[in-house]
Amino acid sequence: MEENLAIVALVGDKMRDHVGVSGQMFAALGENGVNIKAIAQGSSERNITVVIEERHLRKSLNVLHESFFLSEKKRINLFLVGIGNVGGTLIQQIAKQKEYLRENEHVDLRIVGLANSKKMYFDEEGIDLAKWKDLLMGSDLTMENTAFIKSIEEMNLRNSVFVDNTASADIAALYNGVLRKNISVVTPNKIACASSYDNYQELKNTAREYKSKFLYETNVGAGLPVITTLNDLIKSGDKVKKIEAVLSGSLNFIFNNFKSGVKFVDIVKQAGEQGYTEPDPKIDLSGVDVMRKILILIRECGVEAELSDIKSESFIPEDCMNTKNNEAFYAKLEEHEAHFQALVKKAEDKGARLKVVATYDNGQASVGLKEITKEHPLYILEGSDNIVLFNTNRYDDQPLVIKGAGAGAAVTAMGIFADIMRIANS
Ligand SMILES: NC(=O)C1=CN([C@@H]2O[C@H](COP(=O)(O)OP(=O)(O)OC[C@H]3O[C@@H](n4cnc5c(N)ncnc54)[C@H](OP(=O)(O)O)[C@@H]3O)[C@@H](O)[C@H]2O)C=CC1
Ligand SMILES: N[C@@H](CC=O)C(=O)O
Ligand code: NA
Repeated sequence: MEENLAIVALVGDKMRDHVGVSGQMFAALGENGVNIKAIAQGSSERNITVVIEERHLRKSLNVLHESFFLSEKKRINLFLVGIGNVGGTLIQQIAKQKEYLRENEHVDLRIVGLANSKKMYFDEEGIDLAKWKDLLMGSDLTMENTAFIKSIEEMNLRNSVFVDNTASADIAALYNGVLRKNISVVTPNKIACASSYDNYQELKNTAREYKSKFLYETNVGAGLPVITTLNDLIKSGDKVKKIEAVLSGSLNFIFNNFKSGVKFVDIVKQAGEQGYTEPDPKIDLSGVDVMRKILILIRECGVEAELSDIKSESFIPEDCMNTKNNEAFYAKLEEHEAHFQALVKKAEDKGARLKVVATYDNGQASVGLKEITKEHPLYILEGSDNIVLFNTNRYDDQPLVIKGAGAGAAVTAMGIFADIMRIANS
């Protein structure tokens, strides 16, 4: 007497996927001499039951594994909000790398939703990346947060990732709802992780509960592997005792290029042209961007801190901060040229370089402009580089050091891309 067994094969989201995939599986079973006794549509749209003889079980599993799971490309559906300096570069990188990923990683990356502050555009089959700008600009759909989220829901695609490339608090406020729909979130926007500790923790908890991912490696050091490294240390039981870091690419660029006789405001504008500053450069110059970054690092270490717990001494005159737009801010910086010249002259007289340094030591985090002399490890830090030194129980005598470009569209987009691929490979 033959004993029959049931194998339940999970296939794609929709019935139209079933036809192709199941046909492929049945053909592969037949070619390998497996006699299919019966086929039944499962209780949900996502499974099909195939009944075979018991003696063919192991062979069938191998055949199914090879014919379907190994050859199947994992489709990742991206919803991108923010297509400026960083978001636009990310689209270019995806367009260039898409074919390589299909061939070598079996990952089919598709951008299925796009938005800036004015318009949004969707294509469930994947937006044609050769003309994404025209498609978005020509779209009839005005960007509206609720409508964007509703479209994601209606498309109901598996393996969806919401990528926030804005610096907007309104977009960051959407993450919790998105994560609850089992959609992962990837972002270089620091606002969520530097908001209240409760919100930061809730986002992490939601991601855990709903089995979505919340990844933000580019919040600190752009594409440099700072947060992943820190997470590796913590998860493996190490304890961070001290952090010393230069965490602003724009400020490092500015103070590397600002010398006596050079106008401070001109260098600040250059940092903007290079794509190093935030959309609002006051966030960089005030030290807030660095405060957010050191806050995120210590939170990742398990410290329940708020932004107000970070000590910070601003080097920017108060009235520069009270300006309403970038032009007015630049005009005020120009008015205070003598103040900036005095700062740099004082450092130059000591043979020192100015650096905005973030530290965490003895439970206290602080940010401030420091005169760094030649013997200090932070002295040789060129261009828009960042450096992070972690002193831990294991890296005790010599710190673990991460160094490299810490701002700029290409390296930031790369870091976002890497987070997306972490999700694709998970
Ligand atoms: N530049 C860098 O080196 C790094 C940047 N980051 C972070 O990356 C993010 C993006 O920076 P960057 O690309 O330089 O900024 P940009 O100003 O160049 O681009 C911002 C984009 O976001 C869009 N946007 C703004 N508000 C909204 C909104 N409410 N809804 C939809 N779209 C919106 C803008 O649209 P529109 O054009 O219509 O205004 C624009 O497309 C920031 O959070 C920044 O902190 C992180 C690490 C490094
Ligand atoms: N404006 C930031 C960009 C990266 O976070 C910086 O200057 O470092
Ligand atoms: Na990083």
